[in-house]
Amino acid sequence: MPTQEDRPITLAPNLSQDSSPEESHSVLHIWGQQPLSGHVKISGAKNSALVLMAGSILCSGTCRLRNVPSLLDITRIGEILSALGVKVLHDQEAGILDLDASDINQSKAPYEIVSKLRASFFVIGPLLARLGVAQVPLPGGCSIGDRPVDLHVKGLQALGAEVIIEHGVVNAYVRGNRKRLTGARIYLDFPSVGATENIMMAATLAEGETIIENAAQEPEVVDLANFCNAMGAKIQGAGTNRIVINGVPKLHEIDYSVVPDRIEAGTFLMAGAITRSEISLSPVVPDHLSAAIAKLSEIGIHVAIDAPDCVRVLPAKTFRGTDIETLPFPGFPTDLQAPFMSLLTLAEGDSMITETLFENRLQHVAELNRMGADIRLKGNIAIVRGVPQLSGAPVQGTDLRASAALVIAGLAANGMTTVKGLNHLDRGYDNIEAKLRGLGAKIQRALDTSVVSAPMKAAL
Ligand SMILES: CC(=O)N[C@H]1[C@@H](OP(=O)(O)OP(=O)(O)OC[C@H]2O[C@@H](n3ccc(=O)[nH]c3=O)[C@H](O)[C@@H]2O)O[C@H](CO)[C@@H](O)[C@@H]1O
Ligand SMILES: C=C(OP(=O)(O)O)C(=O)O
Repeated sequence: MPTQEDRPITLAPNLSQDSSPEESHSVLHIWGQQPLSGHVKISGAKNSALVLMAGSILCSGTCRLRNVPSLLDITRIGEILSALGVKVLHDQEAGILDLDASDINQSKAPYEIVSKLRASFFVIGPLLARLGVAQVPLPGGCSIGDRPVDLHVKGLQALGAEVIIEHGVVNAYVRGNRKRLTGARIYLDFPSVGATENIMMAATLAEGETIIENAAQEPEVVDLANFCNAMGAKIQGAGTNRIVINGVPKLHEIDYSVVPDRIEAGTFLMAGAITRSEISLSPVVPDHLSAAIAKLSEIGIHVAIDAPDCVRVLPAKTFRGTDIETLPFPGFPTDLQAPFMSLLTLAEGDSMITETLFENRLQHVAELNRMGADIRLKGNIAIVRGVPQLSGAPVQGTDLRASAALVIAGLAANGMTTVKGLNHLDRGYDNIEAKLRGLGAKIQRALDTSVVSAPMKAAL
């Protein structure tokens, strides 16, 4: 009888990149319980690269971005920028994007793309600042909660924009002939990452001083401020809860490298920990991983900082359960909640995970239970009772980090796990299977035979 490893699998190219984003034609097969070892290169941060791309609208010349990850979301924001009149040149292999917004001539972002990702709404602030007018449909993205844009809108209104939301489109324009926003003091009811970024970008070209109180302190906000300042903006205090922006009339060209992805790095730390392996990661900014490293250390998994840009997770035979609560930075990131939960399913003892940011971000629980985990849900709290082993199963990734969590669980499970829903995974992880394979994982992308049509199979 053939073993699971011997079973024939139809290999698939990375189809999610060019197929319908609503459904992926491929799945990942993972044969678990393989020890990992070696080094993995961490890509540029998705959530930084996306907002920097939107920020390029502020510049009257060309922005060169380096260390840009190769992701579906990057392609989509590129398409939105092109539709607005930005010249987009992308060398995916080199991770270099040239964005020339000198002749930007459209203020209307296309619904078909905006509806697919949250980050698309980041264009509204820069468009308003640059053109004095913007029409951006309400954004899409991971179905992890309601995700309103009220804080973005209130901030733009405070800067002098008229905003009308009609037929699912946010229409904004600056009153008066000069079409220039005016600095203001803005208090955010919640330190929203996106609202802080949108308001900060809009304020860079506004007249006078803007102060954002209770601002988000995430590293991606700091990266955006550094990027804008390098183009001649005057932003102070990014990384604290009070950001002060003094508007300037114009921003100039720039060559800028995107900060490393702390969420990708955290995901690989979990991959090392769950397989009881030693792996090192670089480049990273260890300070951006403080909460994850602290929680790993609390459960008995040591992470060594080998160099200012390199960390290494050390193998631990056993680890304990713990409690985590997701919080804005520097608290434990919601984007690592799902991968950390996978790890805790195999801990000795119980854990309590409280998701405070997004009301629908525990959809991986049912799928992890399918793999033999023992997790009970009470509202936004997951009670995880550690089990000795997970067993491979077919599972469905419902959002980006949920999909990553299932990959992590599959690496440790007994037998084969098949993860569906790669349209989510491919939005945010740059070639995850090649990176894991490089560490020794047995993982293969294959055709999802339940989705692919006969003519398509023939064409492949
Ligand atoms: C593209 C990007 O950078 N995505 C990240 C960004 O999303 P995003 O910028 O959407 O996240 P926010 O920080 O804005 O959201 C945090 C909370 O604020 C609420 N809220 C937000 C805006 C608003 O106008 N009104 C409102 O009520 C949201 O519903 C949520 O409950 O930060 C999240 C929190 O770290 C991460 O999980 C996402 O990966
Ligand atoms: C939720 C995420 O992305 P987005 O905000 O683009 O949906 C994420 O990166 O985990």
